[in-house]
Amino acid sequence: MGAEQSVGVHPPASNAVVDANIGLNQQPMPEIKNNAPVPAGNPSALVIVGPSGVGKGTLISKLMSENNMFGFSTSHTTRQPRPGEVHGQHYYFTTKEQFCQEIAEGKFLEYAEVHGRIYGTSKQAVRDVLVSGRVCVLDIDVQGARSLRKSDIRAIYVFIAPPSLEDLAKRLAGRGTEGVEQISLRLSNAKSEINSLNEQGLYDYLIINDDIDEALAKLGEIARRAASGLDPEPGQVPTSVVIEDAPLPDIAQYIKDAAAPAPAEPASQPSSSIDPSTSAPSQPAEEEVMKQQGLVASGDTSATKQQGLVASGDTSATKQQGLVASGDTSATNLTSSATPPQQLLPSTTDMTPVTTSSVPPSLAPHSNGNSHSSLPEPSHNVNPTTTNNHQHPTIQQESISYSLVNQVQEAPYVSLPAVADASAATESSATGSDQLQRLVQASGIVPSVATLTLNVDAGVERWRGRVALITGASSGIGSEVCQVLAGAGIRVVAVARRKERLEDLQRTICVDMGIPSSHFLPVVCDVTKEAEVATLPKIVAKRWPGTGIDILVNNAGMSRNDASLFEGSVGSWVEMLSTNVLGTCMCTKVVLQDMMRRDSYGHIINMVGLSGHRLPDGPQGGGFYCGTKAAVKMITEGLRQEARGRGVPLRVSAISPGIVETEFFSVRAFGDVDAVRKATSQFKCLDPGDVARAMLWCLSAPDHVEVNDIVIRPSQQMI
Ligand SMILES: Nc1ncnc2c1ncn2[C@@H]1O[C@H](COP(=O)(O)OP(=O)(O)OP(=O)(O)O)[C@@H](O)[C@H]1O
Ligand SMILES: Nc1nc2c(ncn2[C@@H]2O[C@H](COP(=O)(O)O)[C@@H](O)[C@H]2O)c(=O)[nH]1
Repeated sequence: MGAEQSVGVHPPASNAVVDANIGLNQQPMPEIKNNAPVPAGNPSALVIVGPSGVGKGTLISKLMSENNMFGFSTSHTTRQPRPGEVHGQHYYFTTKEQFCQEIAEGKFLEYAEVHGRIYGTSKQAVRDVLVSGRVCVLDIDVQGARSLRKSDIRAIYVFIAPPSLEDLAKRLAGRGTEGVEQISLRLSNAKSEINSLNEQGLYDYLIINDDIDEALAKLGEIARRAASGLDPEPGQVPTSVVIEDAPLPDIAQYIKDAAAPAPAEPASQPSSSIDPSTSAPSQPAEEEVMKQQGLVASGDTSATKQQGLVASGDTSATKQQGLVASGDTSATNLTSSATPPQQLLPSTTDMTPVTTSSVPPSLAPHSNGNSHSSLPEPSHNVNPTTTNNHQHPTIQQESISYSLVNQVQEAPYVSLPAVADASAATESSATGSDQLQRLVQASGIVPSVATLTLNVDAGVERWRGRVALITGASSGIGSEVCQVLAGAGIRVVAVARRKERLEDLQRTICVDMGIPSSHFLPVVCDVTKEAEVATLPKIVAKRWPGTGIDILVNNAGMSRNDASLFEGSVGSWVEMLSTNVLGTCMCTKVVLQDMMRRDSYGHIINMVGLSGHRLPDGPQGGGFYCGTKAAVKMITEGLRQEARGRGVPLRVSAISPGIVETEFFSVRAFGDVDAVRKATSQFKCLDPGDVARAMLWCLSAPDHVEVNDIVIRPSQQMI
């Protein structure tokens, strides 16, 4: 698509002209000016996504029969038509060769290989809806949604999820349009499709299609929103989806049950409207239908065929058993032999009251036959920074069942007493310094760096009320930076793994320092877990609507003292690499995406450390840790150059302190608390406040100044 159009937004205009990207010299298109802002009130497209059999077609059909303002974008597919499906109405049925040729001709907005067949939305299909003056409704798979998200089509994206995978299996079986193997494939793909809910920003709404009427009511509301051109409301998708292991549903049995006299499925759709679902339970399996000739199926629903389906289901029951067995086996094999090192994996489920949670290893996104492998890339421009390149190791497992957890949090998990509220009364007028002054006077408590902020450079004032996210906030430098920035009137998101430490920090900031609790958000999150990191912008947007992360301090980092290249622990290498390098990069990416979305660029500060510049204890095996820090140093420069290359006003700084008196040394020595004393007793080391002050100075620089690298060493530190 390129950056020219906002397809799906505009109703037809009388002065229609040919649009170069859509329609390709065919019918006239509504006039769409290049890069023109979308006028408020123009409708958005409505993109419906969800696993096969969840009820997308059923819902769309009902929605359209209720209101004729919606028009269905008829997709192309290389799969065979099912009985009753009409060419040009349910799909344009085509051959793979023809499809590929038309892809090459640039006729598709998006396309993907789904469950072994190619499906795609042609520009013409969307155009046909637009010229009819209706709101375009698309039923596409997850890959298609990802592609469209990268285009500049204005749309509301709705994910329809089943109440459980068992229900999904029953619906697929009950529909009677696929055989056991195709259903197994679709069910297996459903796991990764549901898992796509964890992709931050991909969907705007989630509807669980349990009760069809309730689901329809919810979809109707969203559809009217799209029709009115309203933006989606924020925070409508859970922060995390966890799919739990469970035995594979016995699909063959479901097919048998569904074939029994009275299948308990909702009524089939009105024949007058477009119904991509074809819900008649007596239709033959797709494998059977594929043998039929011609594009328009006969609609044969004879009892003979129905018997054939049952027989085919029966026959496949044996295979089904085989699938379960082989799935189990492969799961075991993969888990034992292919489990990557711990820190690179999404963690196992943690249902404690955390604000972010992880997807179990078995559910890491995978292609499951849905890959684009044999297909060329979609023709519209793809911004590389918005591409979702999931690098998770893939472990496939044939056991499924899932649950949605952690609806976007309403509030931080710690509620603190009224002291914060008292200060909140003066929040709007008081400066951070005022608040600290009051605190110091009232309580007699002098936080270690509180006084610092009494002399905050005026440059920091412009960050007041904006949002800073600090990783590794539970102790040392991270904790101190949170206090300093909160004291400067900046809203602080403190990210760390240890909940208790965050609670302590919250008490320090909101009680001891008297910062309003409305300015502080503690988030339990492991920066090595992509799924957790991905939820951070959403949590921030939920807590402070209309805002986003303006400042990112990538402080989380760690070292281990058993990392010799001769005999070190690979686990320790992985921990360091995943925390120091990948954690930094993943946080950076989600924050950049948030900044891009808001077109508002702030400041990213990376903790490089002196170890990114020199190697003090190479003979003792310090090379690996220093290597990770050197990587962060170069990545910092890479980020700066990427930002420059894109012409965005992001500022990027690196801080490199020498020895700071923190827990770093005890972590390095696997919890030996005495290690801190040993490492810091030779001379007066830096304290975390020294580093926090340097960061504040970076932030206070005027717009035309970017502080690149600050190296600070204790006066007596030699190397
Ligand atoms: N809420 C519901 N409860 C029970 N059954 C339902 C519900 N919604 C839809 N169904 C049934 O589930 C089956 C699958 O629905 P449908 O064909 O609409 O799914 P779909 O998401 O469009 O699938 P596909 O992506 O393969 O086209 C149909 O038989 C339909 O009647
Ligand atoms: N990426 C796209 N996916 C599409 C399109 N049209 C349909 N679909 C998806 O395919 C599956 C399977 O459909 P079925 O009709 O064979 O059951 C379904 O989940 C649809 O969402 C498309 O144009 N692009």
